[in-house]
Amino acid sequence: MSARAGEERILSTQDMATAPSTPAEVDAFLQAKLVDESPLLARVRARSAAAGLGADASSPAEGKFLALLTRLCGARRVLEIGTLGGYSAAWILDALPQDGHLHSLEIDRATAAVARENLALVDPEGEGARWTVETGPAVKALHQLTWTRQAPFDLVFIDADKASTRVYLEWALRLTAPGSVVVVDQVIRAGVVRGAETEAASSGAVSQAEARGMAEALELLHTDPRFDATALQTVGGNGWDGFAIALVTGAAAPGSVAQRVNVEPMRPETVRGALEVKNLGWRQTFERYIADGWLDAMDSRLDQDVAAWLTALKRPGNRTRTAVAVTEDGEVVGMASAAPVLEESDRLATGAKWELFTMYVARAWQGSGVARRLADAVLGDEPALLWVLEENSRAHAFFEKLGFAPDGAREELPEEWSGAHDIRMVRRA
Ligand SMILES: C[S@@+](CC[C@H](N)C(=O)[O-])C[C@H]1O[C@@H](n2cnc3c(N)ncnc32)[C@H](O)[C@@H]1O
Repeated sequence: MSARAGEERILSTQDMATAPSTPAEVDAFLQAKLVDESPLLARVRARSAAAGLGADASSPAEGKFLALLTRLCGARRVLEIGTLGGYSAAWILDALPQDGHLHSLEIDRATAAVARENLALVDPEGEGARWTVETGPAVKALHQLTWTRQAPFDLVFIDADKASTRVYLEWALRLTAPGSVVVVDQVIRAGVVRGAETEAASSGAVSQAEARGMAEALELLHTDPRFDATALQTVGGNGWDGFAIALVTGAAAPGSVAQRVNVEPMRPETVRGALEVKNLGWRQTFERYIADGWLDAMDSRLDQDVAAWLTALKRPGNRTRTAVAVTEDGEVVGMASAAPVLEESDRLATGAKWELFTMYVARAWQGSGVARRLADAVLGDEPALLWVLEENSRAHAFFEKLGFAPDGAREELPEEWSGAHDIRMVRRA
């Protein structure tokens, strides 16, 4: 036997002698070997536990998983539902880029105060800029988030009252975009998710409402084509549980809102609504790129813009094609316009006849199929081109699905865009 082989045998004997034997011990072992919980994160965990907020918190291995996921998704905007003492939030915050933001929702005021103190340890200057803990019932906050400029979130972590998980998943769909990732914690709950006959449910360890909430959540993840999901079981310091992870696909919902939205040419009565959707779309998409004040100036000229569009629509020989998406209630939720290619050089280089000039869909209808219907209404399947912000990868992915591809042309935008570029995308015959 070689000395090396002997060494290996001795090592494996030692390992076996100290082999961890329970899931909790393996968790501790993995934490020591792999997780690299920083002293700061360990402090957050200890402070949460000291405040009586340790029991329901993520484990260090779960925290590290969330941090890795944040980085794997390249997430900049993260939404957490259920903050507790801020331990999972601290891991996510630690993994976010400098210009990222974590918005975490917590119903309990005293708990949220502990979380704020803890997150201030991780990022002392970041409250409001890189992190926010909002106090109140999550559903109320989620509703308000649809009207702010924070969505779409790249990553959503659902970890609050388990009975409402299905509801939170529905909100996650409204507040994300295709490509976003949604994680739901504690979906297994010692197996109750399979049905009420299991031991944990009959022992009362998990309430019927929680068990039902998780079963409904998994059902939604399975049946709604806007999610593509799986779930993994975990054992460890926090017992037998697991999490579900889902990709937001961009498919239309069953019985979709898109089907209840009428797509029609713009009429005088829908011009204002269309321009409001456009202006909000500009804000949500371009705020980071365009000079301060520019978007405010655009909003303050809304009346003039409405008048100009009304005049243009009536002009004889006007070849602009317009489309608006209007709900049953008459609310405009999307708009698009296309016209014959403006620049001769674009037409010669691409052979396209039509150029897509505007295309905006209100956030709640993004991913519902409305955008595709608008594009079809103004372009059909004709060869076309469009110019789109180089950094707007979501828009690139959407137009690629419609058959457009970048053709290599790139142009610097006017000076108020501080050096940003547009690229040209073309759909050929
Ligand atoms: C499982 S703990 C969160 C653990 C935390 N994410 C972590 O991993 O460290 C669930 C939290 O959700 C909060 N919560 C429960 N119902 C809520 C609601 N309706 N709205 C917002 N937060 C809620 C609870 O107060 C509790 O702090």
